[in-house]
Order: sequence, then structure tokens, then C-alpha cells
Amino acid sequence: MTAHEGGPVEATREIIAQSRRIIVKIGSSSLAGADGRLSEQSVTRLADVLAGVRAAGRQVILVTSGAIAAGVGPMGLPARPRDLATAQATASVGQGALVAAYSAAFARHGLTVGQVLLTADDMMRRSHYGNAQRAFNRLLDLGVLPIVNENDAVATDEIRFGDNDRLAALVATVAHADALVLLTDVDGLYTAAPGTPGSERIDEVHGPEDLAGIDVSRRGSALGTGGMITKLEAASIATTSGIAVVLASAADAASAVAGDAVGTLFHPTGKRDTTRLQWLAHAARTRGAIMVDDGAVRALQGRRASLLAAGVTEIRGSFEAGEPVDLIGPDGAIVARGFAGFSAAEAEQMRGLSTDALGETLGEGYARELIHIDDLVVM
Ligand SMILES: Nc1ncnc2c1ncn2[C@@H]1O[C@H](COP(=O)(O)OP(=O)(O)O)[C@@H](O)[C@H]1O
Ligand SMILES: N[C@@H](CCC(=O)OP(=O)(O)O)C(=O)O
Repeated sequence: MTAHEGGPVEATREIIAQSRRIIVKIGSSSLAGADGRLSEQSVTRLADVLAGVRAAGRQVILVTSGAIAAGVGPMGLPARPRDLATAQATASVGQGALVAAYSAAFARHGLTVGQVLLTADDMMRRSHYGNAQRAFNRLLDLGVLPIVNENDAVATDEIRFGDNDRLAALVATVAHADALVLLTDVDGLYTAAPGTPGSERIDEVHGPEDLAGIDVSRRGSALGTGGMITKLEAASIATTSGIAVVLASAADAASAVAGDAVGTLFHPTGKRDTTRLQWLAHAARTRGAIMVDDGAVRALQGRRASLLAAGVTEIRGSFEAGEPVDLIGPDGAIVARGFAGFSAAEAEQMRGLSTDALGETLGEGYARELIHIDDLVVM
């Protein structure tokens, strides 16, 4: 059976095989040798695979870890540092070496690379998010292969990704990629950490229901940071944004990007929202919360309606009109996110009132929804 004739697995593999714009993320565990230092051979091997993807006319963005690993040798350190300040310094030294290694490896294929260092803030602020999007589009239009890492030298403990899995998923949504390939040191997702008796590899994941009972609690490898937890978070961000994901071993990189049956395949579950709503759902740091009653929860989830002041029970935090807020139901769960139509102070005056009452007591300018349906994403 060819991929074209097959069922859903083949269809999603085909999306990956045919993807015009693909994000490939490789983790520290696949780039560092047993001594914790960067393996030039791993860099060269990946560059060879990605050059093949480019030669097929497809666009590639590489999200690569390894800055800290690449800094260990030049810094004369015995192993990967764990404290933030030394890790920052080591990443600062290593990032240059890492990109130099990739530049040389891709140059052998006549390809030019461009370094893009991002912070969590760049993904959370809308203006920065737009800047990143423009940068990727221009680099790709010019035939450059962007190489992305977190800007470790300036990332602080409070606000940083730490791992590159979620960063890669956000890059995939920002760049409107069709597929995300997460390369690591295991050949897929297992029901429990590989090596655990009875643990089995999972071929495909259709949605959160397929992940029930899966144990991802074991920390990642000694060299990696997030383990499987952040990879599942990344897969969720991407698939709910309509992007197919493959989690595979770095050794299987060529098969993974070709859509062959390796690793664990995560089927897209959501639709491709506008950039603005993708940012709202996955990246935005909210400025406050609007507590809503059961009726409002049902309206938001069922009818996908606008949020009316009548269903609002409490306003938390301080936000201006247009800023992102969480909408929280009576059980404390986040139901949706939205761009507030009014400031927190105005919303406080409006809460609980019907649209008619809003017009009568506060004036005609207030006789409308608190958050318009076009400014909402249900979570
Ligand atoms: N259920 C699971 N299935 C697969 N791997 C798991 C699971 N639970 C924990 N892991 C661990 O996650 C590790 C990969 O994560 P990590 O070390 O952060 O890699 P990377 O550097 O590629 O991001 C694997 O080496 C494995 O030990
Ligand atoms: N930004 C860091 C990567 C941190 C890290 O190890 O991430 P990961 O390999 O995704 O677990 C670096 O370049 O060293």
C-alpha cells in the first residue's frame, strides 16, 4: 500500500513527507558525546540530512540545543554546569562554536545559515512574536536556513524555556510550518521510560486520550533538560495548531523527515488559527483573569459565543482593553483566553449586568460583549 492509499497514519506521514516548511529540533542528548561535549559528527550527520530536505525544494528551520555542550570544552569544565550563571556563560561561549560547526557543515552543501536567538519573552509579547515571524519569512525567502536556539546567555530562571521542545513548537506555529520533527536519544514515546519492564513504544497519538496512563515522569537524559514531559507539551502546542509532529531518534532523522514509519506520530487535532489567536492560545502571558459562571462556560464551549458581562462573576488582575486574559470557570479551570474588550476597571463595573442594563447604567458605549468571539480561543 502506498502512502496515498493508506489510512490516517499514512495520511499524516504524507503531510510530513510533502511539508513545504518543516521545523526540525535536535536535543542536547543527541548532539553531545558521553563526555558532555559537542559531537561534530552529530552536527555533520544532521546537516547532511537537512541539506537533502532543502535539495528537495522544502524549507527548513533548525531548532538546535547544544550551546552549553559546545561550551564545556572551551571553558575547560569537567561537565555540563547546572547553576544558571555558569550555564549562561558556557552557552555564551558555546553558541558561537555551535553555529560555526553548523555553518561549516552546511557550507559543504552550498547552504548559508542564519542564527536566530529567542527568549521566552520574544514568544510572549505580540510585537516581538510578529518580529520573529517576519525574520523567519525573510530568511527563508532568501534561501537561508535559520538556526534557532534559546538566548541562554540572557534568559533568567523566572522566564525561560530551559528545554528547546516548547520553543520549537512555538517556532512551528509562528512560522506556519506544516510539520515538526523532534529528534532525541530515544526512538519514540514509550508507555514508561525506556528500560522500564513492560514499557512499549507508541506508534501514533491521535489526541490527549491516547496519552492516558503514559508515564513520562522520569527526568530526561543527563544531558537533556525537559525529558518527555516537554516533548508532549510541544506536541500538544503543535498538533492543536494543526501541525503534524514526529518524535524520533536522531539516528532516524532522514526517515523521520521523509515521512517514513519511524518514531511516534502525533496527528494534528486542531485547525490552523490566525497568528494572533495562536499566540493568544500558546504564547501570550495573560495580564489578568475573568471568572465566569456555568452559563458562560457552556456558551463559550458549546456555541462558541462572545463573552457577555452578564456571565462574569469576578475580575482579577489589572489589564487594559486589548490585553490577553484568561477566562476561568467555577471549577478553576481555564476555559478560554481572549483579548479583553475593556480594561479591568471597566470590566469590574460591567460584571453581572445584561447588555440592556449596561447601556442604561454606563452608557451606549458599554452595551456590547466583554470579549468578542473573534478575540477568543477556547482552550
Ligand atoms: N515515556 C517515555 N518515553 C520515552 N522517553 C522517556 C519517557 N519518559 C522519560 N523519558 C526520557 O526522556 C529522555 C529524552 O529527553 P531529553 O533528555 O530531554 O532529550 P533531548 O535532549 O533530546 O531534549 C529519554 O532519554 C528518556 O530517558
Ligand atoms: N538552550 C540550551 C538547550 C537546553 C537543552 O538541553 O534542551 P533539550 O536538549 O531540548 O533538553 C543549549 O543550547 O544548551
